[in-house]
Amino acid sequence: MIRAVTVQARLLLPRSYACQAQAASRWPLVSRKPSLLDYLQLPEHHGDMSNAYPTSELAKKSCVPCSSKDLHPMSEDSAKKLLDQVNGWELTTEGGILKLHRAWKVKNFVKGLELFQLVAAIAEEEGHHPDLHLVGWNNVKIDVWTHSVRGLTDNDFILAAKINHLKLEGILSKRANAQK
Ligand SMILES: C[C@H](O)[C@H](O)[C@H]1CNC2=NC(N)=NC(=O)C2=N1
Repeated sequence: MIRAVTVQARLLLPRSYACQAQAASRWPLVSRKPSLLDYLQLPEHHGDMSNAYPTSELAKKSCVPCSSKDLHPMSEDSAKKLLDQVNGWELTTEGGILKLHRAWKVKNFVKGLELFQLVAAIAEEEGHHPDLHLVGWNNVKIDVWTHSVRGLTDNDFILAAKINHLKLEGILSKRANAQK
C-alpha cells in the first residue's frame, strides 16, 4: 500500500529536473509518460555562437523570491540590453507595466495545453509565474513580468530563457513556424 501511495505522490508532486531524471530512470520503460526532461533541449552549438552562449547562461540561473526587498523593476534600457539573450521575446507595456511577451502557433488546442503544462513545471520550480493565454484554439501568448514590483526583473528573463529551452517540435504548428 505504501508503495502505491509513494508512486502516486511521485506522479503528482512537481520535482526538480534532476529528481525527475532519476525517478524516470526507475520507471518501467513500457508505459513511461513523457517527462519534462523529454521536452528540454540544451542549446545546439550553431556556427554563430553570438547569442547561443548567453541564453544558456541565463537559463542556468534560478529566480529569487519575488517577495525579496532587494527586487526592483529594471529600466526599459536595461530590459532592451537583456533582450538579445531571450530569442523571440519582445518588450511590451500594458497599463504602464513593462513586460516580456512571446507568441507561438501550436498544432491544436490540446497541444496548447501541453505547452502550458511544460511552462507550469518551470514556473513552479522557480516560484515565478507567467501569464498564459490560449486564444483562437491554437495561438499561445505568454507574458512575463514581476507582479510584486509591477515591472521587469532578472527573474523574468531567467523564466523566458528557460521557456526558450523547451523542445517544442511535437507541439508547434510546422506550417506557421516554417514561414518564420
Ligand atoms: C509568495 C510568492 O513568492 C509570490 O506570490 C510569487 C509567486 N509568483 C510570482 N510570479 C510573478 N511573475 N511575479 C510575482 O510577483 C510572483 N510572486
